[in-house]
Amino acid sequence: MSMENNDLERCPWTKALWRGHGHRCPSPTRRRESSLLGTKRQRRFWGISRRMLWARSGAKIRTATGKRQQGHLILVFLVLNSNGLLCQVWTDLVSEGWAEHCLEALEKVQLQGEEVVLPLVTGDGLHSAVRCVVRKFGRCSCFLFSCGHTPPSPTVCTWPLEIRSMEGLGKCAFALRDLPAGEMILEEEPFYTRMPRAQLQKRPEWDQAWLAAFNGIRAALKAPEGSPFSEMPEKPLLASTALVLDLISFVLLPESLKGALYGFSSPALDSDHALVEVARQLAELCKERLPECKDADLGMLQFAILVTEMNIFPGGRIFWTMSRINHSCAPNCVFSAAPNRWGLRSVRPISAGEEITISYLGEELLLPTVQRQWLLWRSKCFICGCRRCASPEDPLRDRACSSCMPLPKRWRVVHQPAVWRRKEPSTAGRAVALLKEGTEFDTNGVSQRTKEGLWIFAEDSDLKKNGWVLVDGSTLGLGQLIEPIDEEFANIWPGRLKHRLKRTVFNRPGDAAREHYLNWYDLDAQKLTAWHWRKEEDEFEESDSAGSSYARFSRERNWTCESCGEEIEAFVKEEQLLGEVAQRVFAMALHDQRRASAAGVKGLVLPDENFVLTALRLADDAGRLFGRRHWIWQMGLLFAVDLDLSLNRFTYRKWDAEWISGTASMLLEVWDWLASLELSQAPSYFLHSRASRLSKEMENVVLVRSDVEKQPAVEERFLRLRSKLQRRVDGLSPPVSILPDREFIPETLFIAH
Ligand SMILES: C[S@@+](CC[C@H](N)C(=O)[O-])C[C@H]1O[C@@H](n2cnc3c(N)ncnc32)[C@H](O)[C@@H]1O
Repeated sequence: MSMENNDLERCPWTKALWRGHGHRCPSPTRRRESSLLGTKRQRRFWGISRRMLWARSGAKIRTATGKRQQGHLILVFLVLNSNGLLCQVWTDLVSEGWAEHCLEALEKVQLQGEEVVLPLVTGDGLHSAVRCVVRKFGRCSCFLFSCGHTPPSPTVCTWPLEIRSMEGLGKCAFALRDLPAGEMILEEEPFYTRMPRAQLQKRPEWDQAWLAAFNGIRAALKAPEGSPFSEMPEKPLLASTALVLDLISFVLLPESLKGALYGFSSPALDSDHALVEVARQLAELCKERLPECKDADLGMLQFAILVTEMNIFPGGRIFWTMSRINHSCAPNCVFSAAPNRWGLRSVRPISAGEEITISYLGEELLLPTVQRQWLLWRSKCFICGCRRCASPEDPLRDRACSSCMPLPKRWRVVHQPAVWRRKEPSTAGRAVALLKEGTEFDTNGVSQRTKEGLWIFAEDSDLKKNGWVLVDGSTLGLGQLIEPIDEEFANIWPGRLKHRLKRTVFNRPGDAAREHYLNWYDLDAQKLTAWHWRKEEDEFEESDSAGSSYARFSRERNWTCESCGEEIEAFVKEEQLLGEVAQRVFAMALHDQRRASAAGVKGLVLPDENFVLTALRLADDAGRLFGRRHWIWQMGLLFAVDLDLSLNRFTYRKWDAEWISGTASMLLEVWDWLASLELSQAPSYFLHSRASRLSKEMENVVLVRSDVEKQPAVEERFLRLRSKLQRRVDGLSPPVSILPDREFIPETLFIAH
């Protein structure tokens, strides 16, 4: 039975410990061994003597510290042996009946190398519990760690998960009972925090020679043979500052923590993965140049980089339990982080025995399978075989059916010498006009597909000459007969895309007139672009998206339209090309945007002031070509949401109801579509953090009476979207905020203005 919180407040142990140690465990890199063993007073209080816990062979001991959270004090014993972590034992000092539970639980720990999480319930004083653990495992292997875990509620002191090893996957976490969606299933504090980047600044070793050597570190990243992405081109992997931080942080760790890290997942040092080679080269450089690394073993330095990279969480933290959670591209949990509170939350119901997974990717989860697998191979050295990667279907590649979707309006004859316009959509139909090569004409958007191919209805000022024109004459032994030249579509027609992107950037009408170097956020121009989007947004809200014509993607059957049943094979190249550009453009950090502008990214020249507009057009084009379910459009929406948020933060632009409603509906569109695929990961950091920021902005929007009277629908829509967004944000607690906001306008520019 647990004590009530009030009792806890009065508990002298709690008070003493709490006062002595504060709320948070200090960063391990900054701890000294003595402080790790606690103050003398604390040790006396706990009944711990240095001799009692001091390791006879290698220091594997850490002292007790306390933590008070949700009314509990928690201590964690990590029992280590030469193979690594043997088990974790938690204590809950405010519960009663420790002895029986303790002995029973400890009896279960039999397997060497097996990690078992045991609740150790005690109310009679820590030394009894310590004695119990030490008796079972021996002093030299018992490592008493602190403040790592807090049970989810005062009455439950064990997490509903266990860690087991699985063939090919290493350690995995499994649910011990059925878990509902939205449950906080674990909260813990990191035992390792990567040193802050600022500590690398102004070091004497960081001279030109270091930079030259550092920049020279690289290794070619090859796809393993037979992997799904073996066709992908080799790409170099470079050293980064984060890897140096990993290495120095590890070297400065106390031996006991280093020992614990040896039990975590890491690729073999002789593996031919590029990261292993980069780590080796970097370890050599650091051993040669950095005083901290001079006496360290080269293999250990290489391992330090790899083990940290494999297990680190956003913010540079490693956790005892959470770092054991495997990845899935359709995860059932999400890593959630409020200030100083890190945990796992289920995002859908999980059955007992099911593996608990999170996503190591952020919004890259939207990418198609091969790209996701490639990213995971690059950063975490494994080929993901989760259920989403294994599925032949990929709904985020579904696309609007080119037969059923609206047609471009204006067309040009490209067949020599001419084509016929006919009364009926058939080559047997009566000819009403001969259209010479180069003739341009409009359609009324009506089309019909026959055995001969797609026919469109062409209009003429002479109504008698209205009639049907065949688009592609392949079935008749001819080639393409007519091509769209509609302004909106010319860009995305096969073969024109790259050309168009360059042309748009350099020859956009009105560019010369707008010479200001920040002109890409020219508000009027932005507004036009946004209007364009918002208009579609309205249509989307009104129409039933499920009923529109979409071709489902399947690796085995390519795309098959749900509505007309047609298999679509065209546009594969265009999807690939647009996809490659989109991946680079939408993920590009601000400083890279500038570099890309100056140097061009693989043939794509994106001058600074045009970068954002170009990115928006890319999304727009992809949306028109592939439809709203496609990942490029969806990434474009996120990009546009970030842009809107930045505009408001860094310019004098103020939100109005109409504008912000558009932003909200873009975000909700992504959220809804992903939720329908069970991929929303609510509260995922890439949706939730944007939603909470936008929701705050919406609270501050003042509805101007005169506008509202003119357009009551605007107010109605604004209020509806505001409460929808608010409900989603409020439904998730604690808040999740991991990734920094993506700003399109750096703060320095704002200040300069
Ligand atoms: C943070 S650790 C996860 C725990 C790890 N399984 C262990 O044994 O400690 C990350 C490593 O786990 C493995 N891993 C995680 N998710 C995986 C997956 N979906 N498929 C294969 N291996 C995976 C990879 O080796 C990856 O580098």
